[in-house]
Amino acid sequence: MKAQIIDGKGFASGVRARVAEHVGRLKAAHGVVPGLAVVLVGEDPASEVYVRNKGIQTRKAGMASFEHKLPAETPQEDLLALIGKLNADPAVHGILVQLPLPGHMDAERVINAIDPAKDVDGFHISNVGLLGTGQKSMVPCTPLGCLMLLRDRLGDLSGLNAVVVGRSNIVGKPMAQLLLGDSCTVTIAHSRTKDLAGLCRTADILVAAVGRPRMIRGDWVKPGATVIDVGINRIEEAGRTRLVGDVDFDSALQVAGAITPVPGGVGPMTIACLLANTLTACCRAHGWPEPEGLTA
Ligand SMILES: NC(=O)C1=CN([C@@H]2O[C@H](COP(=O)(O)OP(=O)(O)OC[C@H]3O[C@@H](n4cnc5c(N)ncnc54)[C@H](OP(=O)(O)O)[C@@H]3O)[C@@H](O)[C@H]2O)C=CC1
Ligand SMILES: Nc1nc(=O)c2c([nH]1)NC[C@@H]1CN(c3ccc(C(=O)N[C@@H](CCC(=O)O)C(=O)O)cc3)C=[N+]21
Repeated sequence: MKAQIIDGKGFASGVRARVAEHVGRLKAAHGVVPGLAVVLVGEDPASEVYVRNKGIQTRKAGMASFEHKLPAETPQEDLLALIGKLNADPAVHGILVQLPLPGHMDAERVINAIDPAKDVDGFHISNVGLLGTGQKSMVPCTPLGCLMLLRDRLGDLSGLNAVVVGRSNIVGKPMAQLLLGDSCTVTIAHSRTKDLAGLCRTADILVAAVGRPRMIRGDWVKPGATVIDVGINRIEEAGRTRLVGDVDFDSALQVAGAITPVPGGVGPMTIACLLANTLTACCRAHGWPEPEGLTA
C-alpha cells in the first residue's frame, strides 16, 4: 500500500491561522503587536527569497516585521551592535540572524549575542542547554515543525524507535532531543555511521537531515514507518532546477506508512514555527499565558 503523504503545507497554514488568531487577541486585549526582526548578511539569492517569505508571512499573521539587510563585508562589530539594539528594542520579540554567515564572522559568537528570550531560532547556548535538560526554552523551528507533524500523525510517540540522520546543531541534535523528550528510543546517525541502511530499517520514525539529494531509498525504510524529510536540495534535472529532499520520495512512498514531500513538507512548517516562536516569546516577555499546542 502506498504511504500517506503528509501535508506540511496545509498543516503549516493551520498553525499560521492559530498564530494569527492569538495575535489578534493580544492586540485587542493589550494593544501589543508581536515583532520579528530578521537579519540577512550578504546577498545569497536563496536566503533572500526565504527572508522575503518570512517577512510576508509575519505581516499576514498580524505581526510586525523588521528586516535588516547588511552587505557581505559588514564588520562583525557592526552586526553585534545591531543585535544589541534589537535586544534592547521592546517592539522586537524575536530575532533571527539568517545562516550561514559570511566566512569572516564567528557564527557562535553572533548567535550567543542574541538575548536568549528573543532567540526564536533556539540556537543560543542557553536555549540548547535548557532543551537538553528538559526545561522551558525556545525550540529550533525545523525540529519543532517535524515534532508537530509526528504528534499529529502518531499521537503518543513513546517507545517508538526514532533514527535521525544528521547531527547538525540546527536540525539533527535538537530533533533528537525533542524525540527523546517524547520518550522515543533515539539513534543519531551521521557520515561515520556503519550500515546506515540497516539502521534506518529499524526506525519507526525516520528523520533525514543530511543535505544529500535522494540518499535514503525505499529499501532503507521499514514498512509502515513515518518518514520526515528535512532536506532541501536544489538539483538540475531534465534541463531545469528542482527541489528534492534527502529521501528518494518515489521509492520510499511504496514502503513507508507516511512521508513528507519536498517541497510542501517540513519547509513550510519551519516558517510557521518561527511565527509561533515569536508569539511565544512575546507572551513570555509580558508574562501572559502561552499559546497552546504551538510549543514543545
Ligand atoms: N526544511 C527546512 O526548513 C530546513 C532544511 N534544511 C535542509 O536540511 C538538510 C540538512 O541541513 P543541516 O542539518 O543544516 O546540514 P549540515 O550539513 O549541517 O549537516 C548534515 C549532516 O548530515 C550528515 N551526513 C552527510 N553525509 C552523510 C552520509 N553520506 N551519510 C550519513 N550522514 C551524512 C553529516 O554528518 P557529519 O556530521 O559526520 O559530517 C551531518 O551531520 C539540508 O538539505 C538543508 O538544506 C536545513 C534547515 C532547515
Ligand atoms: N537562522 C536561520 N534559521 C533558519 O531557520 C534557516 C536559516 N537560518 N538558514 C537557511 C535554513 C533553510 N530554511 C528554510 C525555511 C523554509 C523553507 C521552505 O519554506 N521551503 C519550501 C520551498 C521553498 C522554495 O520553493 O524554495 C518547501 O519546502 O515547501 C526551506 C528552508 C530555514 N533556515
